[in-house]
Order: sequence, then C-alpha cells, then structure tokens
Amino acid sequence: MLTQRQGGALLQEIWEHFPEHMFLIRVEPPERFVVEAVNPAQQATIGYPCVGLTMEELLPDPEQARSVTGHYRDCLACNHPIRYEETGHFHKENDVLLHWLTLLVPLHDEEGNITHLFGISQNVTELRLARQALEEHNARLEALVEARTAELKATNARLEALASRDELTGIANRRQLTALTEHAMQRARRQHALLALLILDIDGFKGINDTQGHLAGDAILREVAQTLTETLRESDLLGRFGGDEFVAVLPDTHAEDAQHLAERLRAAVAQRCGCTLGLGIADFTPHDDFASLVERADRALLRGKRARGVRR
Ligand SMILES: Nc1nc2c(ncn2[C@@H]2O[C@H](COP(=O)(O)OP(=O)(O)OP(=O)(O)O)[C@@H](O)[C@H]2O)c(=O)[nH]1
Repeated sequence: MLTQRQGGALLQEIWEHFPEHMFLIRVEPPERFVVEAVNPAQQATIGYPCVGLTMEELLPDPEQARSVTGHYRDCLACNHPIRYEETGHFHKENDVLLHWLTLLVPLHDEEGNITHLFGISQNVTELRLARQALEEHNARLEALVEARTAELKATNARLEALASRDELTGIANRRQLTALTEHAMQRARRQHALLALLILDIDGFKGINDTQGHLAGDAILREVAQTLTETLRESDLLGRFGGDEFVAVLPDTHAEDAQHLAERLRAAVAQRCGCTLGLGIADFTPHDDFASLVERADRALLRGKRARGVRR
C-alpha cells in the first residue's frame, strides 16, 4: 500500500509527465462543466490558457462540445467510469481532426456527490487513420471482387447461352433439347402424365440450298424456327435437332392433340415460310429415353414422307 504522501507524490509525478492528456472537470449543477486543470501534455496540445473555461468556451465546434458534454452527462447518470472514442480539435483554424480514446472517472465528495470528472485521453489518431485506410482498402477490394464476380456471372451466362442455343436460329440446340426433354420425361414419369414428341423436317431443303443458296436456306431455317416458336404453347419445348430437322416436345399432350397442333404448325410454316414440313409424332411411354422417343417419331416421319412421295 502507498502512504498518502507516496500516493500524492506518485499522482503528481504522473500528472506532470504522463504523455497522454489528463484533465479534471468541475461539475457545476445543473449542466455546467468547467475545466479545473489539464496536465502539461494536454496544455501543450491546447496551447492557450483553458482553466476556468466551460466546454462550450473551450471547444470551437459546438457539435463537438455537445458530444463531449453528452459523455459527461452519461458518466454522471451511470455514476461509473466510462470509456468512449471522440473526434475533434481545439483550434478553429486547425481542421485536422484528432481521435482520442477517453476514460472518464467520476470523483465524489464525502456525501457521495459527484464533484469532478477525471479523464485520460489517449491520442489514437494514427491507429484510427490506419484502421480507416484498411477499411477503405477492404471496401475497394470487396467492390473489385463484386465487379469481377458480376463479370464472371455474365460471362458464364453468355457461355451457357452459347452452349445451349443454336447459333443460327436462337432456339435450343440439340444438347439443350436433349437435357430439357429428359427433364420433361422424368416429370411425366413421376406424375404419370402424357407427353408427345414431334419431329419436323423441311421438305426438299437440300433443293432450296442448291437453287437459292445457303444464305437463303439459313433465312428459311430462321423463319421456320420463329414460326414454330410463335405457334407452339409457352409450355412446349422447341429445339433444332440438326440440319433442317426440329423437335417439339409437348408436355401433357395426347397424340391426337399433338396431331392437331402439328397440322397447325404445318399450315403456319406453309403460309409464312413458303415451304412444307414432314411430321412424325411419338407418344411417351415410361420406358422411353430421348433416343427411343426420337427414333419412333423419326420412323413416323419417314413413313409420312414416303406416303406423300417426298424424297428424304
Ligand atoms: N442453309 C443451311 N443448310 C443446312 C444447314 N444445316 C444443314 N443444312 C443442309 O440441309 C440439307 C438437308 O438435306 P436433307 O437431309 O437431304 O433434307 P431435304 O433436302 O429436306 O430432304 P427431305 O427431308 O427428304 O425433304 C443439306 O443439304 C444440308 O447441307 C444450315 O445450317 N444452313
């Protein structure tokens, strides 16, 4: 234990030489806080006589004064030491903000009334600025990562579209058609639902290419794809199977209804694209896979072509 004399000498020594700010504030009820003493370190920062000044007189920024007295009031209210971070400066002309970590301790008289607040403020400006710089750096990094992720997602979406769309017509390519049909078949199997698959083939397409050229052939393929898309229902699938062959998958559709729809497709294509279509329909059975279903539809297509006397 220190004797009172030793304690007094120690306090005096600390007060004189402690490198951080130390201050004693007199509490004048109800709402006045007056500087009673500041240690040499704080006096050096302030640079002008401050003993006897209220916080409003000491601090050039009214907002800062409000914030500081707010902390003082908190300390009075809880009657307990408190710790807080504060930001400000002591000079109007000095716009460099300093940051302090402050410990505020209430001091009492013999009746237990708070007469003073004793504070120690550690200058944490460098630490705070370093933390701020780090946070800004992190924010920049996060923004960069976010931007790169968005770019990557867009690239993936483009790649996915490239990998699943037929370049010429924009409808599903064979890979995507197969995947979507397998999916539709799984659903039909699970729900014991109907499903019909339709193969459509442009009659004499080779002749169109040979007489009108490949670009004209391309244009017709695009027109046919568009006409089929517009004539089919939203829930139907359409894909280019290859060359001049298209496949439509019709969920929840009976062969008879598929036949009606096929006729509508044929009529629309004849009217809008100036060419006729060969058609083959197959009804899904639970044992089918994509290949077996297509094969049955293809055989029906061939039979139809032969019956109409069209050379394949
Ligand atoms: N313009 C164009 N032609 C293509 C494309 N893909 C395949 N072809 C051509 O489509 C033609 C398909 O010929 P076939 O399979 O004999 O079909 P078809 O002439 O319609 O005969 P049928 O089906 O019996 O009526 C071939 O000449 C291919 O070169 C394409 O992307 N663009």
